[in-house]
Amino acid sequence: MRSVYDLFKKTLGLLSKYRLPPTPEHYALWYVYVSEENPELNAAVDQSLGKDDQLGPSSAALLFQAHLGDARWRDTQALTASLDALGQELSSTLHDTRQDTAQFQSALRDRFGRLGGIEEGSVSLDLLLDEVRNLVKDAKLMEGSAEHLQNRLQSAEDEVNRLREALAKSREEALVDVLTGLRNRRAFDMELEAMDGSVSLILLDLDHFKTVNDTYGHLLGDQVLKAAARQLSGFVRDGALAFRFGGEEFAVLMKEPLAVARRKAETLRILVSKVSVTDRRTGQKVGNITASIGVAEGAAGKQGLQLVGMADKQLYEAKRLGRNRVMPMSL
Ligand SMILES: Nc1nc2c(ncn2[C@@H]2O[C@H](COP(=O)(O)OP(=O)(O)OP(=O)(O)O)[C@@H](O)[C@H]2O)c(=O)[nH]1
Repeated sequence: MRSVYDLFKKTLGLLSKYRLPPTPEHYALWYVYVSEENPELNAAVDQSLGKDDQLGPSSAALLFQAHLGDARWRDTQALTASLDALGQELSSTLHDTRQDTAQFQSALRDRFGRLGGIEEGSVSLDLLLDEVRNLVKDAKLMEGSAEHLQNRLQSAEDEVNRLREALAKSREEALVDVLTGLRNRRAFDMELEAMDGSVSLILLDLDHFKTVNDTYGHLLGDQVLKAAARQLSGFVRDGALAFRFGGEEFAVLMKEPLAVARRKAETLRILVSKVSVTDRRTGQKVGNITASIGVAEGAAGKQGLQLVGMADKQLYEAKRLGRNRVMPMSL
């Protein structure tokens, strides 16, 4: 058995090898990887590392989301499971009721058959009364069963409606970023997987955002993120979709070729440079916001992860070359 110390050492080794900032997510990702608790995660990480043995923060975040998940999404999954369970219970209730009804029908048939076979004068009144009494008893039983079914159906329907509403709300919340109102990373993953054919991805990361936070405070940093998100929302049209990809990173997905996406990325870079936020308390202005942008074109659907990896690499290339620039992949 590997010691915790061993796992810890390996985790730190991987964090530094792939030059990922030591965030709790990155730490969790590598810890689960070295402890080999989640074979799916290990396979996905290995695939993402690819031939060039690299993994950027965007790919790491994507892997974290996909395999270690977030609480709100787990709530949604739990609600879906409850709805499924309720559906199963309902169908078994209906099945039981069908059986009760069939039994009642066959009992009725028997009794009517017996009554029909009775010839005038050949049977006592007591026997006849007994048969009628039994008929009434069966009918009462059936009535009770029908009433029970109706009650169960009614309460199941109420429960289904309640769960449906909770599910719709939870789904909505699980796909929206609370701070910016843009769709979040989970929504991005789902959208990319649902798309087919070739798509372009613009990955945008605000430059030196830590300095913005350190200089003006986290709250003003949040305002800058919101303002950048507004620029993105205003910018996307013609079916393009904007997302908050994580932290100070945003994504735009579009069904356009690389050349068009590259031009749009340039427009987006200029739009972000116009972001300006004023601190209401001090009157201080935060401006000069710049962004580095990676652009890639590739297959959506199940292979979408590769597209993210390509855009991520271009984004890091843009950072490496001095930031505040667009780096499209070469075709
Ligand atoms: N205010 C605020 N800051 C955030 C949020 N999410 C992430 N950040 C901050 O974004 C900063 C990202 O810092 P780094 O990853 O070091 O990157 P950077 O300073 O932008 O530098 P480069 O990306 O290399 O240009 C960190 O300080 C995070 O705390 C958020 O929701 N609000």
